[in-house]
Amino acid sequence: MIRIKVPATSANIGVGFDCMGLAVSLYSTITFEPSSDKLEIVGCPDEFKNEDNLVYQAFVKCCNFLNEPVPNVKITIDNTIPVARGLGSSAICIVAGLKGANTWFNGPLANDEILDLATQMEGHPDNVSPAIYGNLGVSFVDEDQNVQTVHFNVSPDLHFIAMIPNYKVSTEEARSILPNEMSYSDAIYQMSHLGALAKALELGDMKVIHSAIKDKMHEPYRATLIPDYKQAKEICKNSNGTMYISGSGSTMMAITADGMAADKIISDATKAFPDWEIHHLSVDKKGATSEVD
Ligand SMILES: Nc1ncnc2c1ncn2[C@@H]1O[C@H](COP(=O)(O)OP(=O)(O)O)[C@@H](O)[C@H]1O
Ligand SMILES: N[C@@H](CCOP(=O)(O)O)C(=O)O
Repeated sequence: MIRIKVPATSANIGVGFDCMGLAVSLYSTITFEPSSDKLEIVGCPDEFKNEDNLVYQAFVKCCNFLNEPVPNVKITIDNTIPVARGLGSSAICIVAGLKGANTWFNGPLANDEILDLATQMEGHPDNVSPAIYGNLGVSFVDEDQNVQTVHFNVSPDLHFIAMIPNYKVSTEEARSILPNEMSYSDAIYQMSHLGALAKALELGDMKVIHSAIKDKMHEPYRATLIPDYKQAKEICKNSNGTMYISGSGSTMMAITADGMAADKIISDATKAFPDWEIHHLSVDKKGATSEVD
């Protein structure tokens, strides 16, 4: 049996729209084993138990890329990450399917080739890069359509608190409400803030993080899709933390370098939003792993 474990990812981190993402300590495990049926899928909602399943689509894509016949397969999904909450559940499916097929055929593809295939499927590299490599990734698609990616170690002093609402935000809708153009001055704003943010996350410099993370490209528009955005932001502000919308939402991620402040954010958010999942997370450093039993 092949077992692929993939971390959840928090994309954008404010100013890094479609290019920056962080692997965090929440995981899904997906197994692949031979089956007498063409396809068996266990462990996910009925709506995904068919050939359109994203894990299977990625598995097939990798088999085709390798010019190998698609084997009969049983896929078992053990998912702890809620769907459509901005924690990269689609990236998990894609990376697991590609890595599952690659491992099935004894691993001919390196991670950079898996990243190219994963980005083609996901449409942007910000989730799939850290899902594959761990840590904080900054990526772009170059003129030859290859993905270039670099990774930063995030300071171990930083605490990440995921506040996961009990409602979804569709990535499609959250992309459709964005404007088509931005001004030169806003582009300069984004570039300068992004460069500084990446280094500040590495250093754990909360003063710079707090101001560099403030986005003009997507977060002001998407905040309107999250009814509790203002209240969650206020909770973080009261503890001197900062907050951004994770991926396309609805999860909001707090960052602080102060352990007591992290505890206070967790207790205040739990009181204010008793039906939400609140997780105190660390950075995943390994990315997707594969084991064969
Ligand atoms: N367990 C699963 N099995 C199959 N597909 C899944 C599963 N979890 C998520 N997906 C796919 O990922 C999509 C959600 O991706 P997306 O809207 O980008 O939200 P997220 O923020 O969770 O990545 C689902 O519509 C589905 O296609
Ligand atoms: N850059 C994308 C990231 C989407 O992440 P997800 O976890 O919500 O799928 C975007 O902001 O649309």
